[in-house]
Amino acid sequence: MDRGEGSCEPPETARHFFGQQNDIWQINDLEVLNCEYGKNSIKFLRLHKEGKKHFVKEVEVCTHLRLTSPQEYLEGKNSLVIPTDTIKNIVLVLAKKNGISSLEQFAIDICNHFMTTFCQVAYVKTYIQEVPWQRLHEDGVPHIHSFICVPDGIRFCEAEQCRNGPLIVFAGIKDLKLMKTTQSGFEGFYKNEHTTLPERHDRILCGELFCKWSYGECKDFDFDCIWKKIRECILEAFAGPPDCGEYSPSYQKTINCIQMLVLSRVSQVQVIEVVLNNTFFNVVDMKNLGLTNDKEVDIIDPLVLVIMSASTTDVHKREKGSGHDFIKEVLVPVEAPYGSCTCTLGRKKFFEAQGHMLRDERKCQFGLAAAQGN
Ligand SMILES: O=c1[nH]c(=O)c2[nH]c(=O)[nH]c2[nH]1
Repeated sequence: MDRGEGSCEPPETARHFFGQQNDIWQINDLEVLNCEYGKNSIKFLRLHKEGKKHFVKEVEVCTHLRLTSPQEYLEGKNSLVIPTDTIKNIVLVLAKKNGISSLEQFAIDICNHFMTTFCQVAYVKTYIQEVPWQRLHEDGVPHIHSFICVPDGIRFCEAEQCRNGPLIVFAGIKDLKLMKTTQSGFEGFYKNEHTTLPERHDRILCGELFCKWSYGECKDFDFDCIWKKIRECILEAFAGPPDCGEYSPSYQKTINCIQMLVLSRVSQVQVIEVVLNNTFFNVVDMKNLGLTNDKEVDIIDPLVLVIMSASTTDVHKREKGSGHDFIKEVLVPVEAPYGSCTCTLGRKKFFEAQGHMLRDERKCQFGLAAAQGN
């Protein structure tokens, strides 16, 4: 075991000033809640060859560590610090030696390496995301060494481990753009004097989906197979049957349908969080153009901010038809606001047994309450 230059015990000076309780370093009325560091955006391509057939995994890895003592942070003593440059080299060496059989397995390998090699590491977390390369097909024949990047959702995973704690694995999909052009509405919502939104029984539902789930404690799962199954569940729950779809009364309910389908079909998933960032399409009113428009032409509201550099007098002059030259109008397009919904749902048993290990318990309790119908 590599003990670094320093010991794994808190340094004398630090112990003099700080008492450690449950991983929290305290000084008078201040405490260090977290002190982690690491290397982000370690980007590389791992090429694997089986005869003439090539396989690629292009990934971006972020690995963070928390040390047993925050002495580098509090006292500027670096003897326990594993340089982020070394972290990067370790990740690359593990990729070369172990290969990347699945993102999750590689994240687990990285966590295991830091935990078993360095006794000064108290916590390790690794995030990996994959560039969506797919094998090229020519007339249905898979190409042996050519690939195409298809941005239909980015696969990612996260593994984390505290010393003496279990290895927890998360996985997910992000930047998954989905749209259904009917079988969606939003009606019966709360109304008051600030409500301008019309009720809609037939609208376009479109958004970018982020979905992250926890496998709980790491087991020997077929991560690739499970990930594909969950992706299929997401698409099926969003779209409904291919010949008729399924009505969505809100994006909140669509998220719940996705989560319920995943939890019912994939027993390995313990908790699932879904975020849907909704893109709102406005039906263009074409009455003045003598045309009816049955949702055939829709735009994402381009909000335009008009900045007038003119003073009130300038505006006044302009209104009177004079001084037009004094007015400068700058049109700045700004991104339209979008609705967003985040919901987390998990298994009761998992919360009871493992709830303390979840990083955002409040979110998870909300998920539990929702599942109970509260
Ligand atoms: O499905 C929806 N849920 C909302 O909460 C909401 N709010 C809104 O303006 N449009 C929608 N649509």
